[in-house]
Amino acid sequence: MDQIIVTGNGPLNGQIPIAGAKNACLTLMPATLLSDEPLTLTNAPRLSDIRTMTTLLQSLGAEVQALQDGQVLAMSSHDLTSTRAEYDIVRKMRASILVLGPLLARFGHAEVSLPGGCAIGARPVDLHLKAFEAMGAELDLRDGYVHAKAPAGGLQGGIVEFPFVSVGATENALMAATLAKGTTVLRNAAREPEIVDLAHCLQKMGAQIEGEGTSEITIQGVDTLGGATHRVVTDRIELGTYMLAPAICGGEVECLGGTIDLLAAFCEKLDAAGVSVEETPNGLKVSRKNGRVSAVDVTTEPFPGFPTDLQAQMMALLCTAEGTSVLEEKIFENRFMHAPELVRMGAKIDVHGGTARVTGVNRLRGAPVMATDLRASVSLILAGLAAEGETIVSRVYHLDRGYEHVVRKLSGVGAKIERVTGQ
Ligand SMILES: CC(=O)N[C@H]1[C@@H](OP(=O)(O)OP(=O)(O)OC[C@H]2O[C@@H](n3ccc(=O)[nH]c3=O)[C@H](O)[C@@H]2O)O[C@H](CO)[C@@H](O)[C@@H]1O
Ligand SMILES: C=C(OP(=O)(O)O)C(=O)O
Repeated sequence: MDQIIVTGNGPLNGQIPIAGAKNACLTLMPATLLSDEPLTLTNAPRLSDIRTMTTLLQSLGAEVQALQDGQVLAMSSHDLTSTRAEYDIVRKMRASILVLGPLLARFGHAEVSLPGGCAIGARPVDLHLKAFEAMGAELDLRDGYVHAKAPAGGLQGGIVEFPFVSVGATENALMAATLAKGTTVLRNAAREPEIVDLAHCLQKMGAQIEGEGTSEITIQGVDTLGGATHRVVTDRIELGTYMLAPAICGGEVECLGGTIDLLAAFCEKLDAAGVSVEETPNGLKVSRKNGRVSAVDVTTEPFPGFPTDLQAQMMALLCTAEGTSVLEEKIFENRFMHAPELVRMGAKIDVHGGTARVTGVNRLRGAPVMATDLRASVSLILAGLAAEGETIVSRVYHLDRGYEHVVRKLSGVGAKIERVTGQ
């Protein structure tokens, strides 16, 4: 298996281009299932998760072509052959559940394997299913699959009251409601930029949606949706990750394509820690204000709060900050698996339930470490960039789910990083 070897090499300087968002692309792709006309996405990221979604859509009979080195995805669902998403594909990626809403809305029935838990938490899909029930669907869980059936005449508009915010359930319900009869109201909806991006794409396809970006989204169902071309929004998590590189190593890095509105809560924490973020015509320029960064407390929350997907990377920074920081993980029940690996590199971290206390050390030391999930893997790379000596990160297939060309992007700003291919 491949490994990434990082050697602490001092300050980083230069520019890093930020890709389109994995989490937007993974919900925009299933939107093709809502229409028999072509949907083309530009600014798509080149990631293994995108290839998995491609395989899933193709298994349903959709055409998906990756053009321009994978940055353009030309899709068409005019001739679907199946409404069943098989376990063998779904088990690889939880976002596979996002085909359920579109299939159910357009064809009146679908069978989708339950995705199962993952390293960061149990991650049930009950809120997705309750939303479909509120639109009149009958659901049956059998043989590890959700068997979903719309009423005769199709899904009906309904009131969906989410008990807490779920990004995926909001996306699934939003897509399904575009073709339901009548009006659907989603209350306590997620407000993430990826939801807004999905709504904008669906609007281009002819959907009637109001309130995206607020906690109440209203959808007036239409009979059919058409085709569209849509540019995937910037990946705010990749952006935040690379903003942390000069924060942890020193130097000045401009993240091309970044804007503060995508990451306001994160930028506030960087400011409090002593990291300057400046908006430029091309992106965000990041550098330390003085010498060492200072401790800050962080609590993860749904957007517009501090994103859980940047908690591990922020922890890597705080491992070298002056003072003690408290990180509270409020979204996933088991998202501190990077902590013991960072401790192997000399970090001082105490984890109790959903809270981690991090006391900064002067210098981390390189060590062999194991990536346990996507964001954990990149936090270890960030820590390795700031550590003395060599850090060898194993299980980097997690990284490939969410970061394209990570070696090229970081070595472009002066990092000493290489990927070695194992047998
Ligand atoms: C592909 C994608 O976009 N993934 C993102 C999405 O995941 P995802 O859409 O899976 O995350 P959710 O917002 O749904 O999850 C939030 C919380 O709700 C729980 N929950 C969710 C659905 C449900 O039916 N029942 C339930 O209990 C989850 O276990 C979790 O504890 O949002 C997360 C929270 O910002 C991010 O970390 C992920 O990167
Ligand atoms: C948790 C993540 O992704 P997913 O929901 O696809 O597992 C992530 O992007 O950090």
